[in-house]
Amino acid sequence: MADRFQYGFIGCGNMVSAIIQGMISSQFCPSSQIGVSSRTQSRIQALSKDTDIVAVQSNQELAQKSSIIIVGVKPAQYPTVLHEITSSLHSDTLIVSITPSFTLAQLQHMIDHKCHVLRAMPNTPLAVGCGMTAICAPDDVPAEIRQKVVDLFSSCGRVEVIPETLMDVVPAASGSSPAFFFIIAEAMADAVVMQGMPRQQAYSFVAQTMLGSAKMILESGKHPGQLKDEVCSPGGSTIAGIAKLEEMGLRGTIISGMNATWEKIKEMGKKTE
Ligand SMILES: NC(=O)C1=CN([C@@H]2O[C@H](COP(=O)(O)OP(=O)(O)OC[C@H]3O[C@@H](n4cnc5c(N)ncnc54)[C@H](O)[C@@H]3O)[C@@H](O)[C@H]2O)C=CC1
Ligand SMILES: O=C(O)[C@@H]1CCC=N1
Repeated sequence: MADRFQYGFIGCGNMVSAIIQGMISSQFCPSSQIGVSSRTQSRIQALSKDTDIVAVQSNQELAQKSSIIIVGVKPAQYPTVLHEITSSLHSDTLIVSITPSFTLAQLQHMIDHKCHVLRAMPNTPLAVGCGMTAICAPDDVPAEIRQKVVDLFSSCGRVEVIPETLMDVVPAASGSSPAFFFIIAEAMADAVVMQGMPRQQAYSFVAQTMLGSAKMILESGKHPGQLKDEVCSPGGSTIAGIAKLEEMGLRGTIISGMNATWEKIKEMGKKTE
């Protein structure tokens, strides 16, 4: 195991690039311990420009040479890629699936039960060390191997180990929801630009306020409703804005969007049963 890459990635798109950027920034492990194979090379070249990350020529070679393999291809590619690497897996290899589409049982079936499999659901803010990752692992994954995955994702943000029954919920909570927050930030900045602030300054004000509000929820121990109340003066400007947002159905709209994400995940899971 010692002469293999500690972490091997298959695919190097948006999510894998975010994970590797987070690992490099936190100096989690020597970059020479990270191997990557991908159909497209541009992202690997960008990541390896100032590091010792190793571009591996094929998925099979990557599988042969890695202790922990993070599969970062789109769900449609999972069966093909896992089938392709099965004969190269060692019995002590760990496969980490980061797609919401397949259960542990389905993944194990795809690799003919050749090695351990664990599921993780990260998000792109791992790139800046502020990610959120859910992990679920079957009991037969040895504790020290599971810990290596927890340590990897912890180097780029928070990690929670959860039961597999909750994994369908995580995309709406944290995997997909960065996209929702980006849209909200964009819309808020548009309004501020409309009101006269230069655009870059608007992004800075809005993003810093999102960050600070999130920290208050995480660190104050107060209910979000109480934190909201503390901003609203009687007869003031904030409550006037909130009244308009409620009139336009803000909460219902958000809940519907979150539920649409959840429904889609369940639909994708059923298709692959
Ligand atoms: N983008 C996100 O925010 C998140 C994505 N995920 C999951 O991560 C996985 C990847 O998603 P993205 O990074 O967004 O996709 P992407 O399309 O940006 O990246 C996919 C990568 O896989 C490579 N690839 C495709 N077929 C391949 C093959 N046969 N062999 C080797 N490489 C191959 C592509 O060249 C590309 O580099 C998906 O399963 C997705 O569900 C999970 C959480 C968040
Ligand atoms: O939409 C997607 O395919 C992935 C799953 C979680 C976030 N993005």
